[in-house]
Amino acid sequence: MEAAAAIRGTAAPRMRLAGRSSRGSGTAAARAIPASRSDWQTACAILSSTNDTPAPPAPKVNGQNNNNKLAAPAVPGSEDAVSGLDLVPAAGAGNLPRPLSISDLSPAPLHGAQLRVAYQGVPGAYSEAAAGKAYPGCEAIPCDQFEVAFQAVELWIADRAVLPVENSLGGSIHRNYDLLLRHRLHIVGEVQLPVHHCLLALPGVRRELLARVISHPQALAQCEHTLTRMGLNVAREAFDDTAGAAEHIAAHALRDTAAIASARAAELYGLQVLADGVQDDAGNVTRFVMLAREPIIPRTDRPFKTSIVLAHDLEGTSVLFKVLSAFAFRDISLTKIESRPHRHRPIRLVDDANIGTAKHFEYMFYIDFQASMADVRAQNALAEIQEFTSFLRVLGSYPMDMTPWDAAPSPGSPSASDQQQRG
Ligand SMILES: O=C(O)C(=O)C[C@]1(C(=O)O)C=C[C@@H](O)C=C1
Repeated sequence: MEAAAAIRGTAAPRMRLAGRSSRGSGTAAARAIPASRSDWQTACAILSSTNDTPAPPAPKVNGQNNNNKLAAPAVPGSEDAVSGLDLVPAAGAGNLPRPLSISDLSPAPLHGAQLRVAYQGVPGAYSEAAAGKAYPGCEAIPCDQFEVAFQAVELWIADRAVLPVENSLGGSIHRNYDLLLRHRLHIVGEVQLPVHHCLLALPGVRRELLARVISHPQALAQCEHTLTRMGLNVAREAFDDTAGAAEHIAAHALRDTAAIASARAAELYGLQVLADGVQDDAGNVTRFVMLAREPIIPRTDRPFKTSIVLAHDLEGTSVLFKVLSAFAFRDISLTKIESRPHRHRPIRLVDDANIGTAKHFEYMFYIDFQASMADVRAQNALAEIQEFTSFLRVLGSYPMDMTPWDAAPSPGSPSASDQQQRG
């Protein structure tokens, strides 16, 4: 990832945990993203309170102009509190803050009609395409890490996040499973995106000149056999995202390096397509989840999926068996089960008389099942499971993506979310 770090601050502006965004003016995301989390929270408050009217004159504190600092509130009854009346600019009641209304609190976007959707990567990444499939016409906001996309929604900088959770060839994207648990966002939908990879290089570069191939680790894994079959037994290097790898080649005029990325990334960064469709399987699909601050109301009039995560204190495999049977007895199909190490209690010590002390790993289990939380079968299954688990959380109950895999949404066609329910 060193190379990825090297491009930070170059061509592609993204949201970062630290650093500044240089997005074009005119959008809230365009404004500076400050250096620390607390600065960012302040900026977020500023973003949500700014409007297009000119800024009011800087308030005076104790008769002094206070141009760059947020003033600490005056202590009631103190001299400051009296002179603090001065804080309200005398002229123009139009400059006074507007009280929050019900519409500000609704799940609809605060920033006008366009939904702002955070994704990890730079323009041309598959995640950007997934954001567009989930929310056609949205403003896609690039973020340099998954964690930043979560925070952008939590801090109201974005309205939604669209993040990959699994790929048909590469398997689960574990980082996002862990982040789903660490953050309080809700899964409100899913999109499945066919991933069609290209081998990209600078114009005029021939395959024989290549010394390395760079891309997102998932993309490298998805193309491993094809690259070997093509005789490209050169070094592979991991990058933050596929389009970022393409951008890096263009920005540094690297003639010995190719990237695995989308045809759109080739267009955006002026690269040529050396080979088209280099994924090991034509049916290469990545599943993304759509995240929001509020859950959607589950329904039963269309196919729904529910994602849960659980942990238990008991020994042995019998708990997992009971969990699975709670679904099986109600004829509820599971679509996914994933285990991750328990962060707070990774190891269990088991004292076995005369044999010694055994150490078992402790796990969190992530389960997706095919039913809505509005379905009484799902409610009963979870009520039963709750009896023998120490922790149970519903990550979301949301419409399944039923669009055919080869159907990329065309302008005006119903999207995954429009077809089902706007999440
Ligand atoms: O790098 C990108 O373009 C991404 O959107 C990320 C990502 C992933 O995380 O799996 C998404 C889809 C593909 O499976 C390859 C990479």
